[in-house]
Amino acid sequence: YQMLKAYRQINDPKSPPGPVQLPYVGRIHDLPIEFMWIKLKEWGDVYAQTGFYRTTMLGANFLVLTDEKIAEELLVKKAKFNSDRPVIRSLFDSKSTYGSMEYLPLMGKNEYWARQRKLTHSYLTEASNARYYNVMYFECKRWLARLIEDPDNFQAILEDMCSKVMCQLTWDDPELSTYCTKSAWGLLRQMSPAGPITNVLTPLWHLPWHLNPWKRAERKRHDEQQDWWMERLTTTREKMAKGEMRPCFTRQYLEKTSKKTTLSGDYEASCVLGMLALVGIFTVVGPLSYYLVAMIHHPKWQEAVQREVDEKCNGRLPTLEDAPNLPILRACIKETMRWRPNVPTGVAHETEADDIFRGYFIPKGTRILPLDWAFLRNCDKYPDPDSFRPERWLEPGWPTYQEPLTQFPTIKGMTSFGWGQRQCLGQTLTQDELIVACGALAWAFTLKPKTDPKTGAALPVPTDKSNSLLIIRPDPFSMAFEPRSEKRKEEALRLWSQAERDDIAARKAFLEGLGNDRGEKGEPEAVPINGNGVKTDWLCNKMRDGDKERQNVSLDRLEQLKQDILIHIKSVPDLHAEPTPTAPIINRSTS
Ligand code: HEM
Repeated sequence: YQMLKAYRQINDPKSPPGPVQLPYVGRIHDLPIEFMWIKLKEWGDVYAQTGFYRTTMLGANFLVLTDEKIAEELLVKKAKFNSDRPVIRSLFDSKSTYGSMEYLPLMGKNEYWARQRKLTHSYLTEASNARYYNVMYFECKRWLARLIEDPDNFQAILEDMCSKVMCQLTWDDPELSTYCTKSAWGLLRQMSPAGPITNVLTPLWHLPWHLNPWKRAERKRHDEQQDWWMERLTTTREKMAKGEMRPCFTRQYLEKTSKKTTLSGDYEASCVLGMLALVGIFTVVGPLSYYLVAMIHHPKWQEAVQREVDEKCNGRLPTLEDAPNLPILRACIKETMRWRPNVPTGVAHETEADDIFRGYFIPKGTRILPLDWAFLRNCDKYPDPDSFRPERWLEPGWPTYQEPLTQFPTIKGMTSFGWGQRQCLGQTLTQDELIVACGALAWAFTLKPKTDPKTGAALPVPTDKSNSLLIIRPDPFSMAFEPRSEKRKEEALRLWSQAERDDIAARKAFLEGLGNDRGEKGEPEAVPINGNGVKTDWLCNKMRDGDKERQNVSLDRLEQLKQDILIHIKSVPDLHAEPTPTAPIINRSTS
């Protein structure tokens, strides 16, 4: 009788449609941990005629959305009630309910989330307005040189490039990338359903400490990560005191934001900054790796991108200023993200109140899963959805075509970046980094399969092998990076060695005092560059590269300084003229 009652309760006709649920377990038994998004879409094809269906797992209620219009209604229009996050069992206080304040993307909708989101948004916006202080260009040059020197290690090098960008922006130290990457994957694994078993068989998490290897392992991972984040903050502070710290997000916080922020202090600051560095690694690695796969399998598109880059950039490395003229490159990037989305299940929101939606009862605490894999395989919006077809963004007649092509296609606003109040804060950074990195690849290399040395046959590059973490990336594969010509290869190596020399010189000049007075003299003035309205107070310390564009910026800056000095000299009368009766007489012996 109890079983029957439980069965009736769990299959209540007032609930949305969905697969038949078993008492207590729901449908945990036939939802695979590996490639979960494929099974979730299969259920959607059967049950989600209205664009959503319901399932349960060990008592947790899920509403899976397969139609983006429904996501718009529930997660944007009703964002006020549907923007919380579910608990992740294998993290301590993942939602920061008890004040841990550690992982912004996982936090419940609380005060820590609100203030950390604001700070993260403002730092990322400022960085993107300042073209990331040239960090992306610098790291891309290093990347090309490393790919030339050690092509077989390309996956680690790619990941390290993404990590170095974030470590430079956050702590001005690319040497931190190895640990930061390790720590990023550690957290990603811990928070994914395909990570520790305790994320699925949640009761195991509550075993006593001495019988609980999962909790002990997480304690170690967590404490190491937090210590490292805190060490970064204190090291930055110490270096600032000695005038040895160049600008970065952490210095920006210690110098300016900490005076006006609502953050509670060092611990929270170290977490929000550490999390920012970390989240920009595993997110960008996915689309960049899948871009390699896409280009190998679609050489015609690769040639089209190379032609476009050569023509529109006159033979030099593309920069973000070139982006409006590179629609084919942008289309290939966007189509990669549609074809192989790297957060295929989407990130769950949790409902904050009971609701009736389209006549169905949705209880408080339901996890809403915006299933990106299903959105991006909608045949009406994306005809031939399983194929890589960048033309869907470039040719009139496709449902997704949009003009002007100087602006579209853009990845910003894609369903992959989530919804409403929790929408991703890194969309612009992702778009910019992918344009710079994929543009650099097109300039330098032809991407090819590797050939078997014995048979000469091309080694396969799988399109459907990946891990099953919340944020995915392709499994290891082999490929070749063939420099497009000997001249390009030499030019790529020359650009890197020049950039590296300039960087060493800039760091030395800073330490010798040419730039280290900025912290001590309080807030520096923002400096207009290039006459395009972009402002940064970091730029002059971040001049690394010797290429033409950067030299222009440098000359602009020098011109600006010259004008400032001239104005200053003219405003000090006794430096350039005899004192007049109206000028103040300075008594030098007392002043
Ligand atoms: C391909 C790249 C990326 C994808 C697909 C992606 C996707 C997402 C998704 C799906 C969410 C959750 C949205 C929701 O709950 O509705 C999210 C949140 C977030 N993302 Fe991204 N992301 C990417 C890159 C980045 C980067 C590069 C950064 C920062 C450097 C970043 C920072 C964040 C932050 C801070 C949040 C938390 C927002 C919140 O909870 O309020 N993301 N991202």
